[in-house]
Amino acid sequence: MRSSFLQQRQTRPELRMAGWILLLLWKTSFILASKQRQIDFFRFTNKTQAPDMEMSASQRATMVTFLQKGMPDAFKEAEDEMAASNDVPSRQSLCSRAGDIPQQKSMMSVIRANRFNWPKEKSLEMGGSARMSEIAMGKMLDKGDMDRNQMTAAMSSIDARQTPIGRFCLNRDQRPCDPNAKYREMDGWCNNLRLPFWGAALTPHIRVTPPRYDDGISSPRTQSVVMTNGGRALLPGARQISTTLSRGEDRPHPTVTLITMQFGQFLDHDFVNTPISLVQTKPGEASPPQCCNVAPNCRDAACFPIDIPANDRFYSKFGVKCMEFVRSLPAPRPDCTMGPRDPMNQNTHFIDLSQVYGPSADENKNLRAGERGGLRINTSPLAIDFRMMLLPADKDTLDCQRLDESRSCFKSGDNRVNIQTALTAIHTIFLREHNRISDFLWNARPDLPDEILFQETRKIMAAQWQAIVWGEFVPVLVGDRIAMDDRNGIRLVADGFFNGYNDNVNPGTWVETSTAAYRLHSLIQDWLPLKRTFNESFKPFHEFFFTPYYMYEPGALDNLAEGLCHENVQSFDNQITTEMTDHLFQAVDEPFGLDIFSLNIQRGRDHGLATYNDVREFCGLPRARSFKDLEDVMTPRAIASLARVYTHVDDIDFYAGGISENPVNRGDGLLGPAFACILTGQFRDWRLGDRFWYENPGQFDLAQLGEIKKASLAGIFCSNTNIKQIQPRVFLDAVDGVNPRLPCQNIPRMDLSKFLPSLPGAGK
Ligand code: HEM
Ligand SMILES: [Ca+2]
Repeated sequence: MRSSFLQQRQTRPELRMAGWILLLLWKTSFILASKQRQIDFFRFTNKTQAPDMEMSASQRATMVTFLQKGMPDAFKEAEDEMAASNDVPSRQSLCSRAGDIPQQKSMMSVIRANRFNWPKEKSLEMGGSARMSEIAMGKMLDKGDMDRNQMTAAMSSIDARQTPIGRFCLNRDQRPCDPNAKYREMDGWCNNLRLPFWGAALTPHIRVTPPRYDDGISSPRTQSVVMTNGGRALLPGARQISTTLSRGEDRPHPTVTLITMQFGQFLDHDFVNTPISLVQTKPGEASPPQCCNVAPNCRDAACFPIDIPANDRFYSKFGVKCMEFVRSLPAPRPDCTMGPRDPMNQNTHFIDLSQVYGPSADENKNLRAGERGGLRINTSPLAIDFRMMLLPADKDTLDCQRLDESRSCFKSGDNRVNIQTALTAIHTIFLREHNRISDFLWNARPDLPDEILFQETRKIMAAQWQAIVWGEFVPVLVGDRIAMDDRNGIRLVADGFFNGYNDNVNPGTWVETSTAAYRLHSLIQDWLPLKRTFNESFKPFHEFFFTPYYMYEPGALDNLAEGLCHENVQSFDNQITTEMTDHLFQAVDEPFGLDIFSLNIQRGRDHGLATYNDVREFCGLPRARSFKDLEDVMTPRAIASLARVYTHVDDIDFYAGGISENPVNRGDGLLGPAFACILTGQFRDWRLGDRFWYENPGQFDLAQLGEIKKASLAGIFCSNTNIKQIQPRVFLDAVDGVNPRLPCQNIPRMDLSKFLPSLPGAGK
């Protein structure tokens, strides 16, 4: 079992010296790779829309008329086809005729992965409608003898309000907006007053690069650009890419702390939750389809299993040849047009702490204490006896069994809260912070109703959250040089208000972000710092999956919080720990789990994600014409890995290319140029397109903004755990003289009394 180099460095002086030498070599490797091209970060800003197919206005009009006329018949056929595919008995009889293939019993890791992105009822209904629209589209394309690509583009001008999908079209009359509302709606609706569904939960991810589907509509990319005698060659499989690129090499980052990984995952659960598809098993009952060990002609349309090569370095030991994979649910287009598939987002796209508060009013209601503006807390005797404020128990989750009567899994605004212990820990700390602030407000104004106290607290919470995300976290990802350049639109205002709100900016989560650039799994260590010393706490990371029970042990959360700020992340590169590539979600009685690297590649193809070269172009880098051209942003070793598995440079999946790049500006940021470019644009648009952005005029007064500037993750840890000392910038190592570990009383905190004058009825 591999132990952490950095952990040993703390105890053995000779290793400490070796550490510094390695650090020096690591830094110089970037200087040596000085051929690296710098992205002109502001250039891509004016290219945020996918280019439409070139055609004249009259050509387009002819196509739209043709399509519009054919639509009723196409939808009728699509409806019949879907009804037939839901007819399970007839499908099963077909399958048994196809040969008796044993049904592999689902493994716990697979069940857990499916639960991870479980669809809500409303999503399923909407997904069904989107699927119907896709089938109808296919029918129309088959009928027309016009250019398929141009027809697909013309679909975006179709008005489908009169078809069966019409009931899911969104418009402003559905739920009128109050332009003077003081608080965000729980589901993000009405943030944009012109297009109130922008950024709301249950709308599609948006795209900044054109989709890539084999059929132009929805079937995943499987074909290479390379032609063979029999047609197009196939792309390499996801697992083949995973094992060719990553061997799980241990390369701890020299200066960035492990809390960066944990904060990062907590943040991703704020802006995205992509549901998978289910199939109807009985009327009123649905479950994910089984995709492995099922004859291809019997597979559900939502199946896209991952082949595992017979000589796989790990799975071959168990004779495993296939990894389960279910496609994401398609989302209907809010504007009632038709076009290529986009995945659904069940979360609010805004950075608004929806992972704490829930992405809908109903879900929020279940999380509230119902008094004093607080959130519900855990009532287990263990939590009460040790005076630990923990998340409320969730006794019903199936993905995570109860350990005993007093130790259950937890509930939060996001259903992924239990997937690993450190995520549960950070959720717990934010719950405490909410209740600390709501208690303060209630003490000052016990006359105010629960709803006002809750919403005022939520507003302060979201403000400090945005301040920490943009002020502390984003600069570590993309580097100070990019983050501090005002032209990139992500630098916080030093004094006064932000005047950049723009209701033409769509604040939606980009597919490029959710499906590749923000999947920062490379940062994960293969252990968690449960105790102060490494030897005491070593446990392989997979033992922490769906096992949040440490929260009930006095002191465990404090140790973990302190350890996360003390230990380092893995470097961001093409190496991902085998805990995540071989053992993902593995249960105690199972010998293997899933592979996150394969899932990420496969999900990219499922979502019609553009290729690495497409994104280079979007970002203002030249398209690479050969593997050698990648030398501008990658080391020869990283390129060699890509060239071993891909036949052509145009085939490279965005995720695989992105993780192979050298960090921007010689290690100023964690990420390479393509990921940094996507995330810079994404964080810019999340800010510019958010009417409730905390620096916008009308949100807070200048005195309050001054307090929010004092907020830091270090301050939140000090206020809500028993940590006594911490470095002010927690994402970076404590270094004397630069970022020294300080007693908590010296860490600045917001003066909450400044928020009292704006409470309703203040000063009366
Ligand atoms: C620490 C343990 C983590 C585990 C066990 C984990 C596991 C997973 C799994 C199973 C998926 C779904 C894969 C698929 O089928 O498409 C996923 C998606 C994702 N992960 Fe992670 N992840 C972890 C950490 C992180 C971190 C540190 C980040 C970023 C900083 C991250 C970002 C994402 C994003 C953006 C998605 C897409 C989510 C969605 O579309 O709903 N994850 N992760
Ligand atoms: Ca959100």
